[in-house]
Amino acid sequence: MSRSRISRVVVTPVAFGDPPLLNVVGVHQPYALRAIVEVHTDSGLLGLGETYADEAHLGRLDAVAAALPGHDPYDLNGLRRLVTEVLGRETGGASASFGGMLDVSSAVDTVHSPFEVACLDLQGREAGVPVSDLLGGAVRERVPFSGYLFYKWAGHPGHADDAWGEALTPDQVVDQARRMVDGWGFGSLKLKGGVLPPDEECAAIEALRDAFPDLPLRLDPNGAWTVDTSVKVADRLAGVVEYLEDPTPGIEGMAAVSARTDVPLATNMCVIAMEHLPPAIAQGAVQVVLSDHHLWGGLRKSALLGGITEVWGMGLSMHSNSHLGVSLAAMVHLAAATPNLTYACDTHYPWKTEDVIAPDVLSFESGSVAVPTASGLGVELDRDALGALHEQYLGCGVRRREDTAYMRSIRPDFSPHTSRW
Ligand SMILES: O=C([O-])[C@@H](O)[C@@H](O)[C@H](O)[C@@H](O)C(=O)[O-]
Ligand SMILES: [Mg+2]
Repeated sequence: MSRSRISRVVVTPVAFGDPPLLNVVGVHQPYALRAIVEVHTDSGLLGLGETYADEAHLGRLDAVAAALPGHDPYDLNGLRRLVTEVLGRETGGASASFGGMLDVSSAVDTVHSPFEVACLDLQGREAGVPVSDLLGGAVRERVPFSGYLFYKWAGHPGHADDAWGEALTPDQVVDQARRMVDGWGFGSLKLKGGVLPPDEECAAIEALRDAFPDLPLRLDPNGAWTVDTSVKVADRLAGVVEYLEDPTPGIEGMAAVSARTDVPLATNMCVIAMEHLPPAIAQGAVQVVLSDHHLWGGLRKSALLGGITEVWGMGLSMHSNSHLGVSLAAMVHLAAATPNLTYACDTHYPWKTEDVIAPDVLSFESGSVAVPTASGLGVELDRDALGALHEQYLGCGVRRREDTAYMRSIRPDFSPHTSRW
């Protein structure tokens, strides 16, 4: 029997409504963007991937998509070689930047990721096994997520208030958390900080501790604090948070904080590629690394990251950005097959109201999602929804994530809060 080959690749940018969630660099725009990648084979199978959809990234995805027909979907090393060659030719191996917070020195990992996920989806569909089996087998039947809390305005300026309402005070943050816990059953909570002065964010965490005495808590100001402030916050929240995520920027800054506290430090900002691991480990900068298959080059490289953190006795958690169901499925399979991923994963999923996948396959119960047992990723595209969200992309005017520019359109004197306090 001849092996199936990739016959056609389709990259569809979509836009979905996003509330005004605040962070260190500004505020979420009214629409978040994603690209849905379809990889078709000459045997009639379809594999799915999902990734960012900033304009520059879309151009790179399209260049790789054009080069893929004829490729063997089982040849993932060859896929990476092809992505490297295409990007070298088309862009000179450019770096990539996402939303003003995440910068990578090479775009290869971020571009490779959705095609690798789609090929693994195809492999699973052909073999009749879930993707988690291709990653070594699920070690858990359900993947726990943490409820992701954000400071936010009541609605986007000029629009009606959204269903969540305002969250700028500790009481409002607790109300938001209650809604997350009641609606999704989350068993841990993360607050996105870097928005208000650290004392106010500590007060919100303490209010959460009072309201939810048993839930593990995390605070992530995305590098808004100096080393000294980070140490002060760590002293105040010792025993209250399970980890502090990126209190200060950079490996050296994190190492300086880590030397002065026993509170575990986590990162999805200073260790976001393999080359960052040796210096971070040598300097003892972080105790927990947040994996993210979109950034780290796909599911297999993220599994490798799991192995490396295990060898070095580091904790492993999982990062998220605004995403849809194809990404959620990939995250669930990866987390299920990564034995040392013992922290609840991040997800922005509760913040969205639209999706591109057929409903009810991935549902949250007790804050966790059951690992799909159907073949491949276990999710199917809803073609009508995909078409509608693509139309929304075409009409919405947003072409890249620009939290700072959007914030400045509302508050012209805004500067990102990086190392501000
Ligand atoms: O969605 C946001 O505003 C977050 O701040 C996101 O962009 C971060 O990448 C992320 O969630 C984090 O953990 O830093
Ligand atoms: Mg983070």
